[in-house]
Amino acid sequence: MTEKKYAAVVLSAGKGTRMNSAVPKQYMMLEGKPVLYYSLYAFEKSMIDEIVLVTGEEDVEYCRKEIVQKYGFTKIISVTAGGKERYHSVFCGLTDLNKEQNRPDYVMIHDGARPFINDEIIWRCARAAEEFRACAAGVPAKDTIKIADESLFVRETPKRKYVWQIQTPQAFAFPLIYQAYEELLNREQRGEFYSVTDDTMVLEAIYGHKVKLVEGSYENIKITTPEDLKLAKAFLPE
Ligand SMILES: Nc1ccn([C@@H]2O[C@H](COP(=O)(O)OP(=O)(O)OP(=O)(O)O)[C@@H](O)[C@H]2O)c(=O)n1
Ligand SMILES: C[C@](O)(CO)[C@H](O)COP(=O)(O)O
Repeated sequence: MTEKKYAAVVLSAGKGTRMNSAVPKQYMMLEGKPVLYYSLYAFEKSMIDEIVLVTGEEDVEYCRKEIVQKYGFTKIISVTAGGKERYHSVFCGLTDLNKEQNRPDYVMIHDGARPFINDEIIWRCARAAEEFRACAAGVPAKDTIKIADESLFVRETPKRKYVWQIQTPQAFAFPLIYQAYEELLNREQRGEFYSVTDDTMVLEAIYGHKVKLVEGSYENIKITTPEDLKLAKAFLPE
C-alpha cells in the first residue's frame, strides 16, 4: 500500500431513542469506560492518521474533557457538533476534514456505537478503499432474509449467499464521498428526499458507484437496544 493520509469520522451525535435510557448509549459505561471510548481507542492505535469526533452540540465540551483529555487521545483533531440525522452528522465530520490542513486521501466513517472494531477490519477497509474507492464492512447473513411489502406479505426471498448485513467502518476516497454528500445535501435543500441509512448508499444513489464489501465481524455489533449491552459485555476481552 502507498503512503496515503487516512482519517476517521467517528459518529456520536445520536440520541439513542431505541435504547430508551437517560444517557445516550455511546456514553453508557461498559466495564468502566464509555461505549464510545472503545472505537476511538481502536482507531487511535491503528494506521489511521487523524480522527474527527462528531457529537451532539450539548456534548462537545463533555467529549473534549471526559473523553479526549481524560483518555489522552492524540489523533483526535476536532470534536465537532453533528446534525439531526446520521447523514447530517457525517457531512459535519467530512466538512471538518475538507479544510486544507486536514484533508485526507481516504476516510473511514464509523458509528461510535460500534465498540468492537479491530485492526484487521480497519486494514481490510483501507486496502479495499485504495483498490475500489468505496467499501463497507459487513457479514454474510446467517438467517434467511425476506423482503416484505407494506402489508407484511413476503415479496421476495433473496438468495442468502448474496445477502450481507452491513456494518461500519465504511471507507472511501475522500473527494468522492465528500462530493457525494455535498450533492445529497444540495438535493435535500431543493426538496428531494432520500432515505439514507448508511454511507455507501449515498454513492450508490448519487453516482451509481460500485461498492466493495469486506469482511467485518459478527462481534462488530451496533449497540442499539438494551439487549445489545448484554452481548457487548460478553464480547469484551477477559
Ligand atoms: N443525528 C445523528 C444520528 C446518529 N448518529 C450516530 O450514528 C451512529 C448509528 O446510529 P444509531 O444507532 O441509529 O444511533 P441513534 O440515532 O443514536 O439511535 P436511535 O436511532 O435509536 O435514536 C451512532 O453512533 C450515532 O451516535 C449521529 O452521529 N448523528
Ligand atoms: C450505518 C449502519 O451502521 C450500517 O448498518 C446503520 O445502517 C446505521 O443505521 P441507524 O439507523 O443509524 O441505526
